[in-house]
Amino acid sequence: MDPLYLGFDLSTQQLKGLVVTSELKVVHVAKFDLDADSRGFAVHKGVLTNEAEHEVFAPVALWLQALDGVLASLRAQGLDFARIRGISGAGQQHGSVYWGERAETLLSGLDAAKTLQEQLGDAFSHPYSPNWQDASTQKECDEFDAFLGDAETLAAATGSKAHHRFTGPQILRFQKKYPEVYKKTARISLVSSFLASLFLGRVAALDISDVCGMNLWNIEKGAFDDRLLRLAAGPFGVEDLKRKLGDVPEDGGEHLGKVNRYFVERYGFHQECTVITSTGDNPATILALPLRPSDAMVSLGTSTTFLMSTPNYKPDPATHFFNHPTTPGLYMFMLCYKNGGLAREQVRDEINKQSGEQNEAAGSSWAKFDEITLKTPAMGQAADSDPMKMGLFFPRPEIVPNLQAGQWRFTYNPADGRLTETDKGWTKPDDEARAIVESQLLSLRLRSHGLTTSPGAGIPAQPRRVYLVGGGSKNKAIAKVAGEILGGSEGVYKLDVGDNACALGAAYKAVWSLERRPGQTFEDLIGSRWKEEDFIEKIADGYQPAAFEKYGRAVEGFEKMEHTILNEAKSTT
Ligand SMILES: Nc1ncnc2c1ncn2[C@@H]1O[C@H](COP(=O)(O)OP(=O)(O)O)[C@@H](O)[C@H]1O
Ligand SMILES: O=C(CO)[C@@H](O)[C@H](O)COP(=O)(O)O
Repeated sequence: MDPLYLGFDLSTQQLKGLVVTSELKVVHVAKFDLDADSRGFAVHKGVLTNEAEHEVFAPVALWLQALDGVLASLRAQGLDFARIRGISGAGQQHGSVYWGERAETLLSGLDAAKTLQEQLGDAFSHPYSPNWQDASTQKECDEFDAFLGDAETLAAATGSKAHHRFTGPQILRFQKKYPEVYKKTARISLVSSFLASLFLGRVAALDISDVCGMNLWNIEKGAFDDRLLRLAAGPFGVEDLKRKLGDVPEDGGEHLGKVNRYFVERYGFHQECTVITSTGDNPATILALPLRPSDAMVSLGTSTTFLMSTPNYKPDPATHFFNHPTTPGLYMFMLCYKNGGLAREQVRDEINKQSGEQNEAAGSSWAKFDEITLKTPAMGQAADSDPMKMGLFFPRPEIVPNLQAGQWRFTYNPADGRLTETDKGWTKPDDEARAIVESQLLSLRLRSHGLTTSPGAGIPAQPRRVYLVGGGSKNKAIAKVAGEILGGSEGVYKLDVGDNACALGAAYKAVWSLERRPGQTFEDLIGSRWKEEDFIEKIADGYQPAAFEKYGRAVEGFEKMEHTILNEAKSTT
């Protein structure tokens, strides 16, 4: 029987499982919504918060419940688990899972008659995983940035300056806040390797790309940086932390071992089914297609991320570089915003409230938001002589720029460069629909400019194609504005799998890992099987010279606006 490959995506708000054939055709998808489908957890949008300390975290047991839930749905769909030859996964990045001393015994001795949640309660030294939206580690980030000299030096070594959510600063805070628990922690996983560990029946190795989201991995040396481990480990020491983190295989397609007996007995997996390293959700997303270095992906999930695959390692404190998840010599460039989907939803909710949409289904509809976005002129300018309207809308503290939660509205006159903080002339919430979409995309254009090149004589630097993925990729109004702002000489596309790109990338990684010829790259194998006409759809025009130029002027105002807000924030702290 033809083999199948299973990819998982353990993201902020849901766990998804997706099954593909060797020919990359999707044959099953199952989803467990962490809020709606779980029992016994008071989570909101997949997480819990402790506002007083700016902590955001997720209960690990909830993810155990979700995994049994997704596998049960796949079984109900009629999936023949015995055909699955390989399993890989993707996890929300940076989150850490703290295993206790009994973890390996419990993982390897699971009873197929019981759920994972029933049996693994005691496997963890700490019941929660710090989430990527956490903002509790400013002090630790300052220590990380200063430790090697400055933020530039840390970015050069690890691909990123210190960020609240990065696992190194999180481990440092954890170790100081809970020294006794840290001492009793046998191993630390990332969310990705936690998922692989369940399938493997022992704690799985970290992934070569996801490990770059920790501020602990020295990208050029290809090893943990002992200096940064010393900082994170404090009095507990480097060797102890190295043991907790374990080895990191260089090959993103590493076969970790055969599937845990539990899954063979409970779901009917074949005992020869192979578990492959799981990577981060963003690295997995760039594996959802054979991405060329000139293309860009925008993931419109809970976070907004901008992703490119590139041979150039050009670290900068404002951006992120990771090892490419499959291909040595390539890197993943990333921008990440906390205020993505949830921030857009707030404006959508205001608009729906205003128009009297009270029932829940209508309240979460995007129809009005889209209609208003499309009918509002670019930058809110009814005439070219009008000032541009621009703003920042941050219900949560933001990553780039590093700002507290807040809302700021400005007008900008491109003719004389005058920028004024005012909400005069703004019609709220209507003007905010287009403004929030523009604001997120202007920030992407501003920060990705250095990585794009001109696609042809006389055409300004821009991506060749812009691929939209994630929940928001269904939205054609956003796609239209994305084309106007980011360009894209070949247009704006969406993947046929919609918001399942990252689970798809994980499944493709499993196909590549098990079916590659010696030395065959991911791009070569997936490229040769990928059917563009079946897998992607052009949803909006890309480069439009007049719009691109107008938004070029808006980017200048936008950068000025960010500096003004940052300076104000600095002078009040
Ligand atoms: N039609 C739509 N327009 C804009 N955003 C949407 C639309 N449908 C879903 N979304 C957004 O997608 C987000 C979830 O995206 P998804 O990629 O599934 O999440 P995750 O980040 O958990 O992987 C939600 O925050 C929701 O606001
Ligand atoms: O922190 C980051 C990337 O650095 C986030 O992108 C997380 O990886 C969570 O992603 P989603 O749940 O939004 O997909």
